[in-house]
Amino acid sequence: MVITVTMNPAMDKTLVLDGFTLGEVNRVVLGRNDIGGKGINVSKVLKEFGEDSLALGFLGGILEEVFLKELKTMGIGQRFVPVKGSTRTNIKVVDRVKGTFTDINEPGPVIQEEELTEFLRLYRETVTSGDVVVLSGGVSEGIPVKIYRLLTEIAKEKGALVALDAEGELFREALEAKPDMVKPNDRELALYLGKEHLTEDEIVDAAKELVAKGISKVLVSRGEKGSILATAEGILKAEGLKVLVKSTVGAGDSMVAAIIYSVLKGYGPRETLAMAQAAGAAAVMTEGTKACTLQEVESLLQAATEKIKEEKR
Ligand SMILES: Nc1ncnc2c1ncn2[C@@H]1O[C@H](COP(=O)(O)OP(=O)(O)OP(=O)(O)O)[C@@H](O)[C@H]1O
Ligand SMILES: O=P(O)(O)OC[C@@]1(O)O[C@H](CO)[C@@H](O)[C@@H]1O
Repeated sequence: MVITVTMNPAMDKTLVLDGFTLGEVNRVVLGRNDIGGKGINVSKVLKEFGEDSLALGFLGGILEEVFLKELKTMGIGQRFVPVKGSTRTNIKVVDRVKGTFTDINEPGPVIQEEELTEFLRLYRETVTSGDVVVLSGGVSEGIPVKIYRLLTEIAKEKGALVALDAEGELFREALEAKPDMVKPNDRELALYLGKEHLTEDEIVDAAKELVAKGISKVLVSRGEKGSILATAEGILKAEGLKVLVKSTVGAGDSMVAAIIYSVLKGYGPRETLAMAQAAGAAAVMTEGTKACTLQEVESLLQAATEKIKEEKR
């Protein structure tokens, strides 16, 4: 079973405008609401790919019921811990004239000690040998920065695989427990290395180092520039696909879903990277935080495959 963890889910409210001006009254041309948060997005994309998953995390307030209803409609299993605080709403502003994508993310509910204890009990009870656990996204107040490290350790003790998509101290700490797969973007990897920006060669070197540490798949996403996959078999670089971008939200999550799908299908590195790259491109072509479909991804696979090169350095 695939288990996705979303510690801080969000209702993503996408507002599309033709020109957004600060300090003025702005009129929305198109709007949509999608249940989100990185782990939930991975579950949504996996469902589109025909793969079931179980979503775990925290939900509270008036949005709790909305999330549970939506997950049920989508056919995604869930075991969320109810919390006293309220699940957040994140605003995503798309300016079609300037071509900008702006995220305004709320902090989310403060998690009480007993709520975290209940989550850990549920997590320990749920994860079993052979599972693939996805730990993805930020956490709200009340959750220790070592949380993904602990969840990785528990999953590995039980014989499950772990995929991690987190940033800052959450990422740094979790690396100590050696997750099986990680998907930082180039900015997150730079932050980890204490740098402002990384050249392509520096990304390759850093990814190789993580593989040498025992992380079997390191996928570094680079937005429109594409991505780089490091495994024990070497380095593959994928150039980005030129597509019409409607929303960049959830592009990274679609890549994570593609990695998990590739693990389930037993794909090698080249097929995995093509799938991830096609999924990222399909995601940005999709409105708001709506999940891309397998058909949309497959229609981009050939082009994605042609843009993959092996690093010979
Ligand atoms: N402007 C773009 N044009 C084409 N493809 C894109 C663009 N932006 C992102 N992608 C695709 O999506 C993938 C993931 O993008 P990115 O590196 O921005 O992930 P991320 O920062 O983790 O995203 P998020 O956190 O918003 O989910 C890229 O590797 C690429 O395949
Ligand atoms: O605050 P976090 O957890 O870092 O990011 C949350 C978020 O921006 O990530 C998803 C897209 O990847 C959205 O659904 C959600 O709003």
